[in-house]
Amino acid sequence: MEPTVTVRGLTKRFGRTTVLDGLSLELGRGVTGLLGPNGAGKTTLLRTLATTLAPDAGEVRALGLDPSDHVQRTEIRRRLGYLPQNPGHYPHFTAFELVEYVAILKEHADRRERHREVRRVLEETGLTEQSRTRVRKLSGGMRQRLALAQALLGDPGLLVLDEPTVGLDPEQRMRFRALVSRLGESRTVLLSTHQTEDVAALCERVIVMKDGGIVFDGTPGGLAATAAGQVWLSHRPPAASRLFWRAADGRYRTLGARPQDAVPAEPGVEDGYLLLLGESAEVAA
Ligand SMILES: Nc1ncnc2c1ncn2[C@@H]1O[C@H](COP(=O)(O)OP(=O)(O)OP(=O)(O)O)[C@@H](O)[C@H]1O
Repeated sequence: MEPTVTVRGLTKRFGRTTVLDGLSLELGRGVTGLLGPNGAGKTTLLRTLATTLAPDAGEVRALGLDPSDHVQRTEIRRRLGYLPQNPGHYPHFTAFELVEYVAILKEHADRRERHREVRRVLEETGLTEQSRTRVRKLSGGMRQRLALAQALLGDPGLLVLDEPTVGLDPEQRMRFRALVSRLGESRTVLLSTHQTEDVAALCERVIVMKDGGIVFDGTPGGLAATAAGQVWLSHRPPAASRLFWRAADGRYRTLGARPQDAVPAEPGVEDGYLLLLGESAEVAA
């Protein structure tokens, strides 16, 4: 099957800074998670796919269309669902009005069809009861679901979601994951996140970006496995390591060389990610 997205040698610069550095990837059906530290270039990649930024070099094809051609670019915008990092919320609109506004921009011209479609996406995101509620009165979780609702207009085959779980409480995050996971069964979903738990819970593929390039591309299990033999648990904090934190059971989880009196632990996605980036994580839980 044709990939939904193909990117070859994608380069984007802001001034003298190269933010995407000749990046290549293909995306097919299912949920792919995009991890990476602040400034890695995740949002820039997603904005390029959503056609709100034009690349300086390289080739992009989304849904079989070329965004450098203005007619095809318009078609991509109609057919793709995009949840930006800071969605505008228009506090005085009701939930229904906000989604309808986006539907009008996406050229759902027939009023009855448009209203049916708005009701459908509100239902799909569990917001039917909030249809007439003003956006400013919605909780953060509901606003995030509303941002997803507008992205689902027209039942897009490609969904680009920029940190969709940010600011959600654990229960909302779980509900959101279940929803995205269901959406990924029949669509291509690319989702950027700082939550390694999101990746473990709902992505079949994970891409890690650093300095504008891809440093890992595989399964969450594969990312966890890169930390095999380098994850340890001990009752006392390690003397030599800076890469450790307190686990829920009160023991210290150390990445890297084995501390004294430590026992080996099963590696997780977060362990693989932190070791890959070589960042220090002195986090007291
Ligand atoms: N419009 C812009 N003008 C100038 N620099 C920009 C612009 N957009 C992004 N950058 C720079 O590009 C780099 C990558 O930014 P980007 O937002 O893509 O990273 P990110 O991986 O999404 O980070 P975060 O996790 O913080 O959202 C950063 O150094 C940022 O300052």
